[in-house]
Amino acid sequence: MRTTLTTLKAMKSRSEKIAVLTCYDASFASLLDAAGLDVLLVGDSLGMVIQGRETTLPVTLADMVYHTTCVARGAEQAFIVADMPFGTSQVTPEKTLEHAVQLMAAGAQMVKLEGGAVMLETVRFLTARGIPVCAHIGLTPQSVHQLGGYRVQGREKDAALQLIEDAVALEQAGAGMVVLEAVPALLAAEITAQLSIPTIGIGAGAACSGQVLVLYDILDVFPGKKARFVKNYMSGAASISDAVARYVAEVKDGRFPASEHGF
Ligand SMILES: Nc1nc(=O)c2c([nH]1)NC[C@@H]1CN(c3ccc(C(=O)N[C@@H](CCC(=O)O)C(=O)O)cc3)CN21
Ligand SMILES: CC(C)C(=O)C(=O)O
Ligand SMILES: [Mg+2]
Repeated sequence: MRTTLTTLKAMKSRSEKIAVLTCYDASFASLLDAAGLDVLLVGDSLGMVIQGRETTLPVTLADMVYHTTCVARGAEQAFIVADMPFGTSQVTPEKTLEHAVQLMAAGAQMVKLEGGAVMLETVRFLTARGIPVCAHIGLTPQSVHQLGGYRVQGREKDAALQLIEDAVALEQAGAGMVVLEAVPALLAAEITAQLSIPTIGIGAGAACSGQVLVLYDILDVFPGKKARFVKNYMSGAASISDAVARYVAEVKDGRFPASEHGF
C-alpha cells in the first residue's frame, strides 16, 4: 500500500522519523522503494547532479515532468514529491496551478515549492484545489543569487523569527509538509515543535520529523563541493542497496544527522 500524507502526519505524531532521498529515475526508484524510503523527492537538484549545471535555475518543467514519470514507474510504496522548478511557482497562483497539475499528472503525489510568506496565497490556491503542497524554507537554492551563495539561513534573531512565522503561516495556508534547509538545529527544533505537519530537514538538525539528502551525495558520485550536512554512506558499504539501507536505518534511529552535519 502506498504511503500517503496521512501516513506521514501519523509518523510525525508518533515521533517516527521519515526517511527521504532524492530520486530521478525508475531503477533507483525501485531500489529506494525496496530499501524502505518513505518519500522520494524528484528534486530540481537534478540540474546539478544529472545535468551538470552550476545551479538549479535552468531546470525546466518538461525536465521535471520527465523525471517524475520515470520515478513514478519505479516506485510502488514511497510517497512521491516533485519540485516545482525555477519560474513555475514564482508566478500567479493560477499559472502555478497549471504547472503543478503537470507534475501531479506525471505521477507526483505532492509538489514542493520554495518560499515563505510570499507563497501563502499560492499554497492556499493549490491545496484548496486538491494539490498537496510541501513548502521549502531556509536555504532556497532557486534564490541563490539573491542570497549571495549557498549559506546557512536564520542565524540572526529577526531571520529566525521570520522563519518560524513563515512555517506556521504555511501550515495554516494548507501546506502538508515543510522542508527546512540549512538552518540552525535549535531553530528547526522550535519550528518542528510548533507545527503539526512534518518537517523534513537537510542541514537542519536531528529534531526534524524526517531527513532528506541528495542521493548522489550519499553515494559519493557527485563531483562538486559537498555541504557540511552530507554524509557518504558508500564508505564501508558492500553495495548501493547496503548504503541506502544504512541511511534509512540511521535516519529511523536518530544516528543521522549527528551534530557535525548541522549548524
Ligand atoms: N548535490 C547537491 N546536493 C545538495 O544538497 C544540493 C544540490 N546538489 N543542489 C541544490 C542545492 C544546493 N545545496 C547546497 C550546496 C552547498 C551548500 C554549502 O556548501 N553550504 C555551506 C554553508 C556555509 C555556511 O553558511 O556556513 C556548508 O559548509 O555546508 C549548501 C547547500 C543543497 N542542494
Ligand atoms: C535537497 C532537496 C530538499 C531539494 O530541494 C532538491 O533536491 O532539489
Ligand atoms: Mg529542490
